[in-house]
Amino acid sequence: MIGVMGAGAFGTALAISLASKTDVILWSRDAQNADHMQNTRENRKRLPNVALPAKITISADTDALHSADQILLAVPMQQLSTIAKMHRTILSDKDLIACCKGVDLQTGKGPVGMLQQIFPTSHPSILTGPSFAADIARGLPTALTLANADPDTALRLQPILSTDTLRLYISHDVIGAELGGGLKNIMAIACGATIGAGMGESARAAIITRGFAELRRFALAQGAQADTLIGLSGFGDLVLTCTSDKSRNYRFGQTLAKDATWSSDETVEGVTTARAVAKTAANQGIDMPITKAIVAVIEHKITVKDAIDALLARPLKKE
Ligand SMILES: NC(=O)C1=CN([C@@H]2O[C@H](COP(=O)(O)OP(=O)(O)OC[C@H]3O[C@@H](n4cnc5c(N)ncnc54)[C@H](O)[C@@H]3O)[C@@H](O)[C@H]2O)C=CC1
Ligand SMILES: O=C(CO)COP(=O)(O)O
Repeated sequence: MIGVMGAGAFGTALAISLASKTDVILWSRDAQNADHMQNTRENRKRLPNVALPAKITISADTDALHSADQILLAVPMQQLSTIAKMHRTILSDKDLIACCKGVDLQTGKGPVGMLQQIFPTSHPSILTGPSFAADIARGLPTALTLANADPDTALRLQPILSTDTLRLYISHDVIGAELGGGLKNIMAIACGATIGAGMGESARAAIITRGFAELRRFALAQGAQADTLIGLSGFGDLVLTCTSDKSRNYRFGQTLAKDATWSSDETVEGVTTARAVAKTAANQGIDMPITKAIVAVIEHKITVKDAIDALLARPLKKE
């Protein structure tokens, strides 16, 4: 049995895919929501019109997770430490697989770094890469990276977490996988803002490419391997998220360009990740012009138009 904590879009989609081969407990913090999903067999709020297979039990009772050997944590990055500490006892002897993308604002840690701090003797994994929850839930083909520093754990978990439509590649570069998935959301906001401001697709391609250079510079400085960054969890996810209206980060960027209000309660990881990364970059003297511009726009210090003008006015340089 596999447990999934977080009954949002991603947790529900992963539960649906895994239920094609095993029993799944999908845990929601909200008892009313859990009952509603259990009875209607649908996550109407986050994944409407997709039926929840019979092999999924939705529950708000943490004890239901006792018989799970693996627990996937599909909650927003900034909530990961709270939820892990709150459920420390039940999580302590399980395979933990972080499914969130981002950097913690308080500590600057990624999801695995955060779990390692709370569970010092564990070998947590991260599951990340290009995938929209709606695609996974509908059984469309998806390829993701499962990163774990311990080769034996990665090899053991790969077949357990792969399904006929969810193909997992393993990596031992946890930092690279964490940072590729985290930083692509900043660039997706920038691309949404670029398109939203009417700058066109050529400008977006420039942001994707220069955004990748920025992501790479930051990630290598933290110890990531270059190969990981051009894989699914880096380049793959960057391309998907920077070019699709299905991305919440991309749509959030479009909203910024229109000076409109983001009224949805959907998770937009790039906002806090941009702040966290800008803080570390400033401390380490790493040049992150796109990230800095996004933070300034989010904090209403400059407009999207000002940000684009400032990026264009930077001194000419070698690529
Ligand atoms: N939606 C997608 O297509 C994908 C999402 N992800 C990642 O998955 C993570 C979760 O995102 P989504 O599920 O899409 O967001 P969502 O907004 O649909 O759902 C988040 C869920 O976390 C729960 N939650 C929030 N705070 C909590 C807490 N303190 N304790 C327990 N539960 C809590 C919420 O109730 C909600 O069910 C994010 O880091 C996101 O980047 C990754 C790949 C694809
Ligand atoms: O991570 C994702 C795709 O890989 C989902 O992107 P958003 O969080 O921007 O919706």
